[in-house]
Amino acid sequence: MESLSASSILYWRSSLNVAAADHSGLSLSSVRPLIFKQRKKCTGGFIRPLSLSVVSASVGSQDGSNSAVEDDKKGLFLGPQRDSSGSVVGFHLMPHSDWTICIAVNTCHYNSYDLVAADKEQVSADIEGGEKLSTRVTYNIVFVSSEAAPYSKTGGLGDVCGSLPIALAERGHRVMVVTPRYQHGGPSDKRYASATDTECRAKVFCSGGVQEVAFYHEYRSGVDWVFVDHPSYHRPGTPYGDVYGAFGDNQFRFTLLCHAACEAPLVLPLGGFTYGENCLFLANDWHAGLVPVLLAAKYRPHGVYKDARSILVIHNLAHQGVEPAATYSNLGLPPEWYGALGWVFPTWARTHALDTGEAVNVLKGAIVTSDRILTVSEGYSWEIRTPEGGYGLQELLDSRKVVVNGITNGIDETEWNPSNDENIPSHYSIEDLSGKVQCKVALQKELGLPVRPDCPLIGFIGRLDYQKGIDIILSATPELLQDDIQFVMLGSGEKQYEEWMRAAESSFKEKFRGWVGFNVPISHRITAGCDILLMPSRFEPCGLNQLYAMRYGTVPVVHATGGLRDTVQTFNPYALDGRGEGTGWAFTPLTRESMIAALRTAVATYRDHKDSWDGLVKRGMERNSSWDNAAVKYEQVFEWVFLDPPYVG
Ligand SMILES: Nc1ncnc2c1ncn2[C@@H]1O[C@H](COP(=O)(O)OP(=O)(O)O[C@H]2O[C@H](CO)[C@@H](O)[C@H](O)[C@H]2O)[C@@H](O)[C@H]1O
Repeated sequence: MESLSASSILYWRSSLNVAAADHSGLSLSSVRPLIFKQRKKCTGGFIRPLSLSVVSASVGSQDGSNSAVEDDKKGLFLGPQRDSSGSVVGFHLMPHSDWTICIAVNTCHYNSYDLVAADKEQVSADIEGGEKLSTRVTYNIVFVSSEAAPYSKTGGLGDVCGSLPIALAERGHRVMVVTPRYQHGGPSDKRYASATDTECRAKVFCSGGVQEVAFYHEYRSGVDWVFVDHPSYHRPGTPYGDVYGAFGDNQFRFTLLCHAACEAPLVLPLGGFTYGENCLFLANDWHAGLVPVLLAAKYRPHGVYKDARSILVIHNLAHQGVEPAATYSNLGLPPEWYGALGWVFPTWARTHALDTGEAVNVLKGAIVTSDRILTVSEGYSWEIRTPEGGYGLQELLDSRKVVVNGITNGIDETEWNPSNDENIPSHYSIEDLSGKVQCKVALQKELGLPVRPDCPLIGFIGRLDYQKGIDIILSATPELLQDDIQFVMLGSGEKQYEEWMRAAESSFKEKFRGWVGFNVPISHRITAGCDILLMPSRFEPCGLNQLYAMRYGTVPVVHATGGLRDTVQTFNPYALDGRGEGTGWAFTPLTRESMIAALRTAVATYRDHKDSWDGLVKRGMERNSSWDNAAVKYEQVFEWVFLDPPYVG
């Protein structure tokens, strides 16, 4: 048995940054020594921790109470899960109010050290009148993403990669986001104006030759925003395509991104220091999916990044980066790694008799080689392991289920705040909702709809495609518009749906408006001005618009799937002694009939039960969707990922 004091553990901070935030005036050295049971000695007797955390040590309020509300605010922390003999058999989330201090330490050979529980009384005796001790490891985190708002955004991926890094940086981590420097030849190019050329270049070997990429950099909101520059990112359109469809060289463009992202921590002296090898990569969706493969296949065999870890974050499993098998040689990977990405389409999905169905699937490679996998809601982490939600990858994902977790996205509460949103004409808050009616009137005027503050106004914002259930909206609209309602849609995507929106607008002049295009200020005004937000998504990994809607007092009516089911609670007027509970309606199954029924129930509640409606609005506005909540959960997963050895193939 070996005793270690917290202060001696702090001394071993070889590879990670240890943050000792002391909110209570309690110094770490005043914590009683924490006792560890050593399972197995590290060869050479040298112990090098890969991760360390004092996860939770707090005392209750001064009167000794610890309400559930307080727990909710403080979030959950990682704690040891013990069997009947007291041995640690795993880890689980526990409320902050648990007073136990837990420390998890890895050694160079990944043997774990069990914690002998710290005595609650001893700990509380050490805390003199303070509130809580919060000490944790901070990490060098490298986000890799094809989008990051406000620089680039075509959907929710941009929102998340624009705001989660800031939330993590605020919690003390060193965070870099690596994303392309798109130059579309329009006003959006100005978004990169503050990023300067680092004059650092990297040579990338792929597609049969050497490509040189440049790195631009901006330090903003505590985050290093790193923009990979290459001529293939300079063209009109969106990050992925133009009016003629998806770019034919997207595999090449995002291969470059991944290679560059792996070089960035090694070569960029940001703020004078590189991030170095011991980082944690967060690879978002297939565009960043080669990052974990490169770590395993290109770097670790040469002793580089051997202590780094990678987490694949799945925002949308429907897009996997699948290309013909012959393109494998373009990826800059050793030939023997083909199996990690190799993919064979089922017979029914092949296009002609000679089609062998062989392909490379970048997302599959990421699922195989990443150290952990995260989805953007808990519900979706289960759905991706079913035939309906797995898009062919369900069995592979199921085989890795022990490393799969779901964390529901947060939202940027600075950008989406009805009390100071500069995109909306009147501001309002839960205390004074009068501005919301003014937003509705202004929206009706702006869209040329009859100005009728009493008429239920339903909104939809999103990509016009199969995922978002546009076909259901299309089939239901004629019947829906027989009622006394107004309906506004904002979106772009499939041409057939854009044309249908234009046609519906001329058929239902007094009731329907369809705004074709991608326009962020209008999306804020629709969110604020509508009474109801409709989201009949066929599948929805998380969904952000319902979260924005609730914050703006707009009641969501959603299909009960993925993150929508996790975040929208169906209204129950009888709950809580008639005070009611719920924040909207989550309907199922996804049919025209059940969607119309849910909307009609919502409209009837709006018209005839004002008190119930006000309750729905206020509960939605009170809901905590901050990134802080989610960031705490991300930190748990960061700790877990360093408990296991990295993928080595
Ligand atoms: N025409 C338009 N004009 C202006 N703004 C528009 C717009 N169309 C969409 N947007 C905006 O784009 C974002 C869309 O986010 P979502 O989460 O709803 O979906 P998306 O499918 O892109 O994201 C994927 O990733 C996110 C993030 O993880 C998951 O929440 C989601 O379920 C998953 O499908 C929102 O900010 C929305 O306001």
